[in-house]
Amino acid sequence: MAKKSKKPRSATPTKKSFTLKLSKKNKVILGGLLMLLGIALFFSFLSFYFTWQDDQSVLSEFANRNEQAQNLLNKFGANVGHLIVYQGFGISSIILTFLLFISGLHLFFSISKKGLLRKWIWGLVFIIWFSIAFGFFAKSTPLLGGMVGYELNDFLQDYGGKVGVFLMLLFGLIVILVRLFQFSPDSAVSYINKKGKSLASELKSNSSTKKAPTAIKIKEEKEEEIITPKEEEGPIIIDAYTHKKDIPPLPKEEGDDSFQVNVGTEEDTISMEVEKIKEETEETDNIADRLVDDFGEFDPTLELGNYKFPTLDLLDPHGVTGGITINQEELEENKNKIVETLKNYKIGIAQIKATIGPTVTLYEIVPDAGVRISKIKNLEDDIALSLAALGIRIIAPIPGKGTIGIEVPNKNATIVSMRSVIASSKFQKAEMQLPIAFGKTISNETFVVDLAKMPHLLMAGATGQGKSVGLNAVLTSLLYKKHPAEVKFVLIDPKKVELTLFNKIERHYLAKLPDSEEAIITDNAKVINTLNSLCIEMDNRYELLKVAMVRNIKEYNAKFKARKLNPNDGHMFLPYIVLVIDEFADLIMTAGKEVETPIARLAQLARAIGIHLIIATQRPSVNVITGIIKANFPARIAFRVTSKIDSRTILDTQGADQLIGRGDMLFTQGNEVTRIQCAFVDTPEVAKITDFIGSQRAYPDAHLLPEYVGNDESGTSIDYNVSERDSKFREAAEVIVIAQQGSASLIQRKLKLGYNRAGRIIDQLEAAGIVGQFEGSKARQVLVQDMAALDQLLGDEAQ
Ligand SMILES: Nc1ncnc2c1ncn2[C@@H]1O[C@H](COP(=O)(O)OP(=O)(O)OP(=O)(O)O)[C@@H](O)[C@H]1O
Repeated sequence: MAKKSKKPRSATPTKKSFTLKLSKKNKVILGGLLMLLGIALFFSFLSFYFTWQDDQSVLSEFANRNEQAQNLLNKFGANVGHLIVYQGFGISSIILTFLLFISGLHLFFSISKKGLLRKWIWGLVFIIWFSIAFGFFAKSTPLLGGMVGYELNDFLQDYGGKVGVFLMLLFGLIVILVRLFQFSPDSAVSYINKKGKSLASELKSNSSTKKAPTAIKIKEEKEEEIITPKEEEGPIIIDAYTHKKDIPPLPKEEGDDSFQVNVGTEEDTISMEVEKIKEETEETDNIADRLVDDFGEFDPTLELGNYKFPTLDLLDPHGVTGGITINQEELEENKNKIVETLKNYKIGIAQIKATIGPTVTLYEIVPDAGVRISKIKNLEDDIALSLAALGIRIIAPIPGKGTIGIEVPNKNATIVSMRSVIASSKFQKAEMQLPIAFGKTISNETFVVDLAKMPHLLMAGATGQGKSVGLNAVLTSLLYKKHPAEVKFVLIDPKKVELTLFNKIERHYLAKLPDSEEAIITDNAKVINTLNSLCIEMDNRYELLKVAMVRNIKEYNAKFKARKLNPNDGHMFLPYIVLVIDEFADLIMTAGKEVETPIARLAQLARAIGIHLIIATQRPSVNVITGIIKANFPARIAFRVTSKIDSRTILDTQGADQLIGRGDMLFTQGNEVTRIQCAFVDTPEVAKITDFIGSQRAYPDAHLLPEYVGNDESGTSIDYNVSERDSKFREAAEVIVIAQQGSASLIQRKLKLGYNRAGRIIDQLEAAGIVGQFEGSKARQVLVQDMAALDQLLGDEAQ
């Protein structure tokens, strides 16, 4: 086992160093060079044996062009032969030429280098063993063992004597036989036995056909030697059996455990089957290795290989060139106000520190010893009033710091431009799957998070507080960092105006339903189909992950890139899918459960397969952000909201009501709440970016989502053939008629069906005139009053 686990480890680094350093062309060149060098050395070594005496005088005359050597490779051959054969390993040096040739062959034809190291090790072992052996047995002809063989012999004999060296050589031979040729004493014995037996039987059969009586006699003598005297009585009969063939003794041997087991184990140790299995697994590895060797790793970006990422100059610095300008007077004034206000409430301050952010400055206070934090907390409103400024937020205490924070808005807020956050090295160097630069924190640090880790994001804020800018910041971040092959957006924009600019990059970055014309979905009824289609995509992706035996999209794509998944088996590189819904409240109002169910499903399950949801809403009330939605959106952003209740609904804490708007936001991914100034990206900037991308070569179409046959949103009745009805059609009709409620989710629940199937059945029920047309969030009208009417209707149909 230990040996097995070592193997790949030793193989991987050598393989990597080859693949990393050499391109395919260089491999061919180097391979050719090694092969030719091997051939050259082979001939020079060989001819060295015939010419070395003549060439002795030339050795010191290498630079002299007038001197010529007899060696096939002239002076080069004479010198190399002298160095490696004479002064080196003698005749076994020829093995070296083979090793060079084989290495060249591996490189030239890009054959996997797995066995190469082994060949080199054994080759070198052979060279040394033969060199010593020749040095030992043919001391008088030093050219056979070379100087190394001669000197090593001398050295070893000084310590171990002739007998010692002989035994060492013997041991070396045993090691070679056992390790390299899988030799074992058992196999030797059985081999000899088999040979002996077959030889004997051949002899017997030959002679019996000619002279039967003598053969019997010979057998008799043998039996007497081996078999016990009991059988002496009828030796001829026994002989007649044993004589026929050697098979009859076999049943006897079956009883004889030791012999049987011996034979079995011998064949197992040869283990042809085991070796075959190994070869099979290695072969699949080799194919992937070879594919990677030949073509490199799969590059999903290759189809749009010339794609250029948007440049930084498309973004506007918004007049901000340097950092934040600090107004010393303002700082001093605020500090004095804070100290005074707290003094009025008899709270002494031991220490105060200011951190200046783009929109707010954080004053960190360490109160005098003995002051209760709860006292300061209770005074929150009074302090805010005394400071007479909008948007004051008191954090008592600052988690993990033990100080009290008072955030006071700056008189002149600095705009955080998208350009500055995109250009920040934090974002540029971010090794994330879906990096998003939201803006800057209160300490003026660029705030970068990975959407893939969130894994879904809920955004809320009153109208005009910066939600749409925030969504644009998210999309822009991804556009600047991810290739069209790596991420796709599904954009839902009920307001119809916010995301329209992204239409220009439809064939690069957007995903849509196969039959829809517009990639950006503005029609609420179409949203349901899209969401359900995403659910199908999710199920399909899980199936692919299952087959590939990986746990998430990252591992899957890595495996696919390493060419370990065959595209012929349906595998493909999976882009991340980011679903953006700009006005969720509107959607919930019109479609209700039909939207909530697939969203909840996606939110619960889609993280591993790379579908991430970003949901924005103006109205963060509990009937929009329901418990099930909230539970699955741990990452939340709150822009300014109008009430403490709304703040609680989004963040589970107050604070969002005290923000100052214009991109001032709170972000939480669990417990900690971070105040961030959202990066500002204006519509003309987005237009420039989408123009820049849109003008480049694109895919033939937007990324197509799986087809979803759902409710017919236009309300036109569908003509379903009676014979094509679902097998559960009758049952579903009964459920609907009994409950007098025409909804797909009811069928889903009662009959335990998937959403898609239930949707299809509803369509069939509509076609059959059992339920009415689709009416948005309301359940469909049931047109059949009771079971009797249903029986009659279906009975009529059958006739
Ligand atoms: N990060 C920001 N920095 C500076 N100003 C901002 C920022 N975000 C938004 N604003 C200002 O606020 C205005 C409204 O922003 P935005 O359109 O994003 O609001 P909204 O929340 O989407 O509103 P609605 O819900 O009505 O669409 C912008 O036009 C801009 O002037």
